[in-house]
Amino acid sequence: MASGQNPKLVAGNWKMNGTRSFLDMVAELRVGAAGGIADTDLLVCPPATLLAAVATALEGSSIGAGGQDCHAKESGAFTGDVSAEMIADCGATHVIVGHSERRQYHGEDDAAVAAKMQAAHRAGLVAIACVGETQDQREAGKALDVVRKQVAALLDDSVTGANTCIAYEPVWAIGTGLTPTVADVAEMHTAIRETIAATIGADEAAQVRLLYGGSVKPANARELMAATDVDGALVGGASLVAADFLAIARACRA
Ligand SMILES: O=C(CO)COP(=O)(O)O
Repeated sequence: MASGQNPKLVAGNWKMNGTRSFLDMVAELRVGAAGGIADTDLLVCPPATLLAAVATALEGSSIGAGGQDCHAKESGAFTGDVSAEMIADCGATHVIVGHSERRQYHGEDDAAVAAKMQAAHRAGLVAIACVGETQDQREAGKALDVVRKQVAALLDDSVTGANTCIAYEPVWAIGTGLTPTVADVAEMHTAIRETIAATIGADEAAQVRLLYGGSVKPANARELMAATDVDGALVGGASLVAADFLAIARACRA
């Protein structure tokens, strides 16, 4: 379960940002990542409106495309929603589920997130499932318990290292410029891996990539990515600037 055994994944979550003009930035990323960056896998998660265009623009490159959310069902009368199968049909390989902004603004609970994760797997996508404590929960000394419970709620024996990543994103670190200490990140990631191991066994759990997210920037990426049990980053704001996103990927070099 040591850090460093999985290739790193740096995923950019654009959130509700981006119009077609952002395809220029994608072209810049493609050029910047040509030839690969230090064994690091790169993924761009644009809004659903751009997913097909971004996936097409990245075809044949070393960068993948992913969705930001999916509905649990394959199709049906769910106005405004997008299924995991639709995301796969766009040419995407991954989908984020259970981001704290979905939990907060759309009332998604652990059961809803687990259903979305199952949907991602049904569609052949890698689920990037997000967990993380609020500031109040951390201050009350409950961060580890809260996150362990969130992770356990997502797991069943269909979870593998190939079909699932877990992103630890402390809610208080998202978009604030604040980050936990490296020791806190390492402690949490180790606890997450132990929780996964309890369901799917230590060997498989070792291969589940654990991403850290929350105010990852070029300036702090190197030390965060070197922490024990950190297999990559889920990047918000800094993923909107090609040079910053590429700098974060380069910082994964051990
Ligand atoms: O929520 C995040 C990624 O999913 C993190 O966002 P920031 O990198 O902007 O803090």
